[in-house]
Amino acid sequence: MEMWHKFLDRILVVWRVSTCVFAIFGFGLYSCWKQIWGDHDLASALREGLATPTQGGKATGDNGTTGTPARTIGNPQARIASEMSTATCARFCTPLSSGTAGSTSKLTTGNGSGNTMTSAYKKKIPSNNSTTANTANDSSNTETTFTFKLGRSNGRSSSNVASSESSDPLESDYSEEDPEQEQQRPDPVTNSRSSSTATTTTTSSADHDNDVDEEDEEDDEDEEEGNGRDADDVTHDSSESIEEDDGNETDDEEDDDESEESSSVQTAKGVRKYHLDDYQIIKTVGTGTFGRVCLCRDRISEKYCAMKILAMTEVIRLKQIEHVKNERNILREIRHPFVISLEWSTKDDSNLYMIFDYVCGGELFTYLRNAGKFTSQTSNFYAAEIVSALEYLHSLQIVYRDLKPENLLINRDGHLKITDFGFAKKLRDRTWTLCGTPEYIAPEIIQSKGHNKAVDWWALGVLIYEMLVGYPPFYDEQPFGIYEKILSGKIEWERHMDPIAKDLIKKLLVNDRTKRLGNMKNGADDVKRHRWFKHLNWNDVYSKKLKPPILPDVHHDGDTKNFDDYPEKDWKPAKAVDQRDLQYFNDF
Ligand SMILES: Nc1ncnc2c1ncn2[C@@H]1O[C@H](COP(=O)(O)OP(=O)(O)OP(=O)(O)O)[C@@H](O)[C@H]1O
Repeated sequence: MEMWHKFLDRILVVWRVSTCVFAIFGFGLYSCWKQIWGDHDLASALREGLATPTQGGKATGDNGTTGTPARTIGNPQARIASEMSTATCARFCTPLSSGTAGSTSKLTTGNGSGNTMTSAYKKKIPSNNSTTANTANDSSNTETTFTFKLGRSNGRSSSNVASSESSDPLESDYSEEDPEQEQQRPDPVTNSRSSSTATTTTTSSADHDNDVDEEDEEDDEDEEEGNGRDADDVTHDSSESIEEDDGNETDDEEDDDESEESSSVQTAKGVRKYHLDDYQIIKTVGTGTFGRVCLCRDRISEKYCAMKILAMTEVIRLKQIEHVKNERNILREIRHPFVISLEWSTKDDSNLYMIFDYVCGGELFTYLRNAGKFTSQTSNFYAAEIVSALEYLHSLQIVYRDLKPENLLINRDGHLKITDFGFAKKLRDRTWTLCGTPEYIAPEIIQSKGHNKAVDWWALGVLIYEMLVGYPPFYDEQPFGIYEKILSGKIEWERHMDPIAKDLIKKLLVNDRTKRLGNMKNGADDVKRHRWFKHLNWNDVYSKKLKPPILPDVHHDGDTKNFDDYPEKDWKPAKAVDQRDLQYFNDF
């Protein structure tokens, strides 16, 4: 009997111990799960990361949801500070900590202690601030210089990019290689580089400098100089010089004289002499690397416009003089229904000003994040308008180089306007400047092979994927991780993705640009003839005859509800530049 009791006692002890162990283990597992995914499944967690409501404007997506997507954090300074402190590609990741910095900055990126990144799925997103970024590993002090734009997070764990399917080789129904291809310039470093080591590629941006064309030589030299700055410089410098909200008073006699020529513009109604104080500034609707974009009203025509104000000190400090001049010159040359129209540009002794049509529907990015993803039909509509615009730009030898949903504005009529030509360039040959937004950069840019208009077709592939899936095909918390994935050519496909759209994406995301759709001898026609666009009449696309899938919720042409609110008092007057520096902008 006693033996029996002992035996039962032991069983009881074993039972209790194992219950405890299981309880602890189970709790541990549950905590981990919560930490990674919160209370949601993968899809809702991702969506939460993509569309965390914040202050500011609203937009109505094609699923009827409203709210401002996560990227918008009212104060641009705080936003950049976050980006700097996390030191990662910010389009899909968000820092937990923030420091102090200004509206433009050189980023220090790397794996140092400042990097407080956590699971990307839970994040809010910093905005589309373009930044001349120096990526550096805090501990080793290795820096890279290249111009890329920070986007915002949506949250996609790199571990999700798992299964692979490489891009198809071109099928026979498309044209062959573009004969202009592969006229390699000697670049000993680039040539010996392993294509899979994005680190090597990016840490040696100075290598580009020998073999760039004229304009790029300038760009790259500038970037090289930029290496000398450290994060402290940035924090200090970037907290200064944003113009106060009184742009009307910058117009004095001297300016009038200086900008007289550019102030006289031939319009439909004859020659108009423009003045800055023709424009009444109403409200800031966007921020950029060098300043801000304001809604304003033309007192003469009573039309609403968008005024992009760029602080010259910042343009000079960030070595972006050529890019800004490119932007203005290219914008002056182009006119297309799906491209933003530049009405006028001028300068005073502190700022450059560009006046555009005001596009009141806000960014496609907002609608996409609110909707989670778009239907194939919706994506097809926007893709078609972009194809039409790219075909036009490429016909003028202009490569756009910054295609992404943040740069696509929706007009009141529901049609697109491509904005931000800061990286656009008129090509004479290939170009070597490393620029773009990490998730949208083509492999040849990463590999410093020299690039051409093919990079826009690559970016179109990324964009179509992002519209259909809700996040881009190549994602990682670190830019280098993104580059590795781009170079690997591996894409994870959603099970229920439209197979025809998938086929087009695969043909656009071909690493070998000589086999990339759009970049072969038939150019854009190959893209236009793809089955995904089979139902389209391209003249109807151009004439805006297609029915837009989303109509922005706006009450009048000057409505700002689709843009975030920016505290106006944060803007300080930009410092005047001295006469020597002013000369850089003589032809602006
Ligand atoms: N014509 C416009 N109408 C309405 N909003 C506009 C217009 N142009 C720009 N914006 C808003 O201002 C934001 C910044 O504009 P833009 O991207 O041209 O500036 P940027 O200085 O080049 O920015 P970035 O640093 O991201 O390159 C845009 O994302 C958009 O939200």
